[in-house]
Amino acid sequence: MKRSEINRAISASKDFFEKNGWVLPPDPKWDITDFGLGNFDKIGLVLINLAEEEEYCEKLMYAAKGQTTPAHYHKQKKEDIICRNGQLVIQFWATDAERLTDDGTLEVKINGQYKTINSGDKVTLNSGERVTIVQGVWHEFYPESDGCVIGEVSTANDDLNDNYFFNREVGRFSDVLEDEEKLYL
Ligand SMILES: O=C[C@@H](O)[C@@H](O)[C@H](O)CO
Repeated sequence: MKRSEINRAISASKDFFEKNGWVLPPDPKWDITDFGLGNFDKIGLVLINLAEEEEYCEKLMYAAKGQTTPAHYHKQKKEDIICRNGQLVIQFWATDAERLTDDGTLEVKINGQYKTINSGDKVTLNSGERVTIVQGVWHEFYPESDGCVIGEVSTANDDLNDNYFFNREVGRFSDVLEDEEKLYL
């Protein structure tokens, strides 16, 4: 990713957080990714690691309209993804290491209640709603609204080793091309 894209993404997310009443911690731990695919407006996410402890993790995220976090699962991490503001669509697939299958069903906890959905189904979360995603469940998400504040509360997070993307071209951390001054840490 270009440094200019990262600077722009952080500024846009700061404006969005502020507009929606989200106060960021001092020295936010920014994590901006285009998932190594070079098309941030389509495949990209802004994350802030709010708490990263041995036992648990909390993140605040921002996705603009049109930006998808591509299909992946975690082997270690169990997480709640929360729509903090806007409307968030999450698509789920039943566990299958090789493909995203539309066969079969899976149990997903939505707002604390187990629901049986078909593999490939999309769940739309409105502000305040959450899903609990257990290890091994493929998921992909994007805002339906004009941008979305997304929360994540999880067990221990290891972004270096615990993201299994369906698209093998994905790289979780992007190389940075320094084309302008770094405005944020
Ligand atoms: O589902 C999304 C999350 O697990 C993120 O925390 C992760 O960093 C995406 O690679």
